[in-house]
This record gives sequence, structure tokens and C-alpha cells, in this order.
Amino acid sequence: MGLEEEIEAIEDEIASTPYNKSTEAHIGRLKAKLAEKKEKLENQSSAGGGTGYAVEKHGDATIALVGFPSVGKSTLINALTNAESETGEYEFTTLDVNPGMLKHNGANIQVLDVPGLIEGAAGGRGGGKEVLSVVRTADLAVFMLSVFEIEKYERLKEELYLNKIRLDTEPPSLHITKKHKGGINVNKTDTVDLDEQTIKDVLNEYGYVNAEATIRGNPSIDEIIDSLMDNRVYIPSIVVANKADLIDHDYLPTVHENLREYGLDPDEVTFISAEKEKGLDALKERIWDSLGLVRVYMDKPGRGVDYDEPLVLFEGDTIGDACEKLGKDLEERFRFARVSGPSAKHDDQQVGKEHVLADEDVLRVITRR
Ligand SMILES: Nc1nc2c(ncn2[C@@H]2O[C@H](COP(=O)(O)OP(=O)(O)OP(=O)(O)O)[C@@H](O)[C@H]2O)c(=O)[nH]1
Repeated sequence: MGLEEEIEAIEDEIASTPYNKSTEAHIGRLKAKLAEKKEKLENQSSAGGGTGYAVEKHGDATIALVGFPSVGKSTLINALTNAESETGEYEFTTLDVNPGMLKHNGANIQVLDVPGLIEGAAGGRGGGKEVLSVVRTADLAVFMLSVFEIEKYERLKEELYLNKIRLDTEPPSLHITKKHKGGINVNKTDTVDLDEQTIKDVLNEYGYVNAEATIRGNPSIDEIIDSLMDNRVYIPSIVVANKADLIDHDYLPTVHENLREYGLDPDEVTFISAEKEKGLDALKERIWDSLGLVRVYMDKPGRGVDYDEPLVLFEGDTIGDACEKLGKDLEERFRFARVSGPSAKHDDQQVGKEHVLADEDVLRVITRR
């Protein structure tokens, strides 16, 4: 049997096995096998051909527009980036301002168009694989739908899933330590529904013989396999409904109904008209919030606080991360820092590299000469 037939056979078996407690471990093993075989097939078919092109990242963050042809991606990019893409002097980053750069709250957000995503993209047809590799490198996926074709959402999401992109979720909390003997020992919290045997069997499929595994939360078999495969990316996503200018008020409830049918909350979807440039401010705010960006105003010796060109970081970034972004030299010469603002206990708090910064902090770095 060739790999493809083996995959098909396993898929058939999974589909025809009812899922219950007595079959769970068996299904777990099958799913683990399936994931491995698919990976093998993919490596075979991409051997020599290379997988996708890497887009050079510029700016403070990167977002990828994901949508079918003609949904209005190019129109949106033009509308979002035109006025703001003037060439400026950027103090903290060296970047070529390209047409896909959105400037918002002092941040430079690279907007990548993912052109012509078509059915079967994850399977490699029509260059879709290269296209999807762009999404893998992004900090946020922006699904772009037409108000008339909400159903495309499902298809787009599936393509991303097949390309190992996991949306709006975190990797499961699974920690494994290899041991020399004693078999597999599973420590799980009460919240975990999966049987111990299922977890053991899945780990076994991945070559673990003696190990201590600790699981928290309530992951599914698929989520556990994801974390064992090690090549899944986890990114947040938002949904934009374009061409809202073409619908009457009467038709809006129908659109809302369609959104709900595909598991989307209408209040969480940003309605825009890329062509009429409506709803774009709300969209920019949404992008900003979803990226979790943080502005840090640098207090520079002799020059005061620069409120115009903040240093832009991600939530959770530390002063060490800030120094890295500001320049390597600074990291080496770092003595301590002074922070005022939301993350500080008091103005000019003296802190070290581990201090986590917050939006709108003011930061002064004190260096060695
Ligand atoms: N009425 C209306 N038309 C729009 C809107 N946005 C885009 N269009 C039109 O839809 C068509 C497709 O827009 P594009 O921006 O080229 O779409 P695209 O997603 O970039 O398409 P591809 O380049 O094929 O991937 C054009 O004729 C646009 O003028 C909108 O908000 N309202």
C-alpha cells in the first residue's frame, strides 16, 4: 500500500469508528498515526521543490489578509495604507516603507495580501501552499469576506487548519520529560476528560516509552497531537465583512444570521466598505487590539520624551526585548532602566531587564559608557 492509500484507510477507519470512552484510545492511536503519515507524504511531495516563499517581515507587526479573489483585498490595502505610507524617518526601526505598511498609533503594521486563495490551497494546488506560508509568518490573520458570501469563511478556515495554522487558541499545556525506565506516567488535572490510556497510547505512537507527562486544561486528542508535531503555528484572527455599502438595512439581519450559522458573533465582525472607505477606523482599532501591541515612549537624554514615534512592542515584552529592538549595542551596555506609567509602581521606578512593559509607558535606559 502506498502512503496515500494508507492515509485513506486510516481516515476511513476513524470515520467509521464511533467515538466513546471504550474507543477513545484506539482513535487516539489512529489519529497520531494519521498525522505522522500525512507529514511524511508532505515531506515527500515537497522534497526538492522547496516549500513556499518566506516574506521578509518589516515593521512592528505583520497581518495577513485572507480571502477569496475579488473580495476586495487590494482595495482595502490601498485604502489602509495610502495616506499613511509617506516616507518618514524612523528612529527605532530601519524599514522600507512599502505600499503595504499601515501606520496606526505610531506603529508600522505590515499588511500582506494573500492573493488568490483558492480551494485546495493547502493541498498545493494553484500555488496555494506558498500563499498559505505567508499566513504562517503573520501575527494576525484577517479573514476578509464579502457580506454576500459569508459561507466562504468555513472554507478559508479549513485551508488554514490543513496548513497547520491554529487560530485563536493556545497550544495545550502538555509537558513531557523523558525517563530511563518505568513506562509512561500521566499526571492530569481533574479538568482533563481524556483517559490516561488514550494519552499514553498517543505518546507511544510518537516514540515515548518511558516518560513523565503532565497535562492541564482539557485538550482534545487533536490538540495533543498538534503539540507533539511541533510545527503548528498559533495565531489570532479577526473577521471583516466587506462591501457593506451594497446592502440595505433590511438585508442586515440576513447577514447576521449567516454569520451566526458559521459560528461568528455579528458583534465581533467588523463591517466595512473598502471602496467607500467606511468602517476603516474601527478596523484599525480592532487590528491594534487583536495584535496586542504596546507603545513605549522613549525618554532620551537631552531630548525629552518622544511621543510621536513610540517604540512598539507586544504585550508581555520586557525591557530586555525593548533593548533588543532598539539595537544590540544597548543590550550590552544596559545598566538599569527607569519606567513611569501603567507598568510602574511610581514615577521613575528603577527596574531591570525582566520588567514587563505596558502600553504608554515612558522608558529611560541608563547605559554604561
Ligand atoms: N461596492 C464595493 N465594491 C468593492 C468593495 N471593495 C472592493 N470592491 C470591488 O470588488 C472588486 C474586487 O476588488 P479587489 O480589491 O481587486 O479584490 P481582491 O480581493 O484584491 O481580488 P484579487 O486581486 O483577485 O485577489 C473591484 O471591482 C472592487 O472595486 C466595496 O467595499 N464595495
